[in-house]
Amino acid sequence: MGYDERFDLRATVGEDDSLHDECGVFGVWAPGRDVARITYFGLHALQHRGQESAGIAVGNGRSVLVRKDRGLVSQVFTDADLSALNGKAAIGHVRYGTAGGGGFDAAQPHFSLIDDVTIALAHNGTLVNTTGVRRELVQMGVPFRSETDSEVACELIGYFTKKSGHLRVGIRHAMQMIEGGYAMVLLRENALYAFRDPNGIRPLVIGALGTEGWVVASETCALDIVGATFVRDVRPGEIVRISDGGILSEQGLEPRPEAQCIFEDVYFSRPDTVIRGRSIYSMRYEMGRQLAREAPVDADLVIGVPDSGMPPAEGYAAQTGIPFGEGLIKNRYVARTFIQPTQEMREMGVRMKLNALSDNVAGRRVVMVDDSIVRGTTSKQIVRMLKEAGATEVHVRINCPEVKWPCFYGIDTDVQRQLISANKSVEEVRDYIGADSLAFLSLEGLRRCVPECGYCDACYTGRYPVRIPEAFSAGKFLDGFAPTFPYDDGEEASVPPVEDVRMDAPRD
Ligand SMILES: O=P(O)(O)OC[C@H]1O[C@H](OP(=O)(O)OP(=O)(O)O)[C@H](O)[C@@H]1O
Ligand SMILES: NC(=O)CC[C@H](N)C(=O)O
Ligand code: SF4
Ligand SMILES: [Mg+2]
Repeated sequence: MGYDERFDLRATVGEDDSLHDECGVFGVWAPGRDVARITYFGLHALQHRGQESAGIAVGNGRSVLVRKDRGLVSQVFTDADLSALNGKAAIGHVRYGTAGGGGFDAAQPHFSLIDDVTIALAHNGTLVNTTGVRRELVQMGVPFRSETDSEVACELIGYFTKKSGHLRVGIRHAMQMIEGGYAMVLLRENALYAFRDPNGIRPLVIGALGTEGWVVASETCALDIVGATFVRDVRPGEIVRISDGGILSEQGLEPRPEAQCIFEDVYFSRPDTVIRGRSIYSMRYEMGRQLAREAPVDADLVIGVPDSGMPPAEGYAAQTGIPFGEGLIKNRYVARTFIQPTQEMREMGVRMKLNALSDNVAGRRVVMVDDSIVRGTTSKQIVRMLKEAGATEVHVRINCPEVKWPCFYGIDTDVQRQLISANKSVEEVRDYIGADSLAFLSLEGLRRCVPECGYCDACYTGRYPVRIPEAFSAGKFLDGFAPTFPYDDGEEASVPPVEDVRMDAPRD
């Protein structure tokens, strides 16, 4: 198998404090097509989900080749790299790390050797119970390159596959052990697999590439860019296998109560992505209208904070009749990875990215709509900029509820003390960001704007669909905040020792 580490800089990644995107995964099965370039385009469409590293693995019938590195998709792959990645199937990944640091070795796809077979795995989400499993695998002599949860899943699948002789059995057994949020694509030399956590927390869709092939991706915007048509979601707990034999589905795990991440609708997904038959754009537009019903204000101009605040700002303006206009100009060449760890540099990062347009805001009472406040850095900076540009009043409207609780399923906001709304009342946050008024959309209002289904809304409510083991959450909740787990019996699930897991009869 091939493995390219020409650009392994191993430098530390700067810590950005805003609400990060999460990873994006992509997979394609299309013999006879340029699968590496298809994946490259797919990853471009998913770039907003992670800017830390990018990687592609191809399967050519004999082996699996992996090329990955730190940086944006356009920085990691040259034309020559793509030309060298020939095969009939490929998977790809863009990463914003939630576990195991940001070095080269944490870049995905991860890979594992099962005798003479290589598998490559790409993961969006976070697993909450991999510490003990990793320790056991290490004791059994399994080598690890990184500290990430995703690599543990990859090696665990490798371990069970070796034991059973069948990859689908390996995946199924790994799924029985791992807990948390995951949408995964996995490649071997002659097959592509896609599978999803049993609550369906992280998104994963299947598309058809004409009559020639299949695509799987985190969002439908990645299907559009490669000319694939949406077929359906990968179902919670389902394992899909695509090979020369066609497309097969099996239920790897019984589905649990549905808990799709509602933050996908609020912030993570691209506006042109469609979830449950509705575009994200239309949902955010509705959130803006609902926000206007719940928190109207007398003003002269409605502006959105680029990017994700734009559709709700349009909705807010349409509902109130206040004119919508551009108030902030975004420098589209600033990637988030350049924002630095100190507060001074963070503030500079916001200024590098956004500037106020005084032509529109000077002398006006402005409503500024954004999707979320996490630490408050963005809002504080922007309110100041707008006032410096001559806005007479700045009323901040946020199209989701207060983010008070940490996320453990794929977003790097797992420490509650960093969340401004966990520490301050709405009035205190208003004072901190220097706004004339501040309002958040209610949870009921938000639910009205999104398709009806089961959602995870733990970052607003503290109701977590998957139990967080105490060892994993230690030190991450503030005193006085007790998370609840509405779907389980109060017992922490015990993970059976890896070696003791019984193998069913092979089903491949
Ligand atoms: O309160 P904070 O900690 O500053 O985080 C909240 C901000 O972070 C996100 O924007 P981001 O800049 O990540 O991306 P965007 O350009 O896609 O909106 C989000 O849209 C808010 O604007
Ligand atoms: N944001 C994500 O989905 C990250 C995936 C995985 N937990 C990693 O850190 O690599
Ligand atoms: S806690 Fe929030 S961000 Fe995390 S999966 Fe649930 S809804 Fe999404
Ligand atoms: Mg933003």
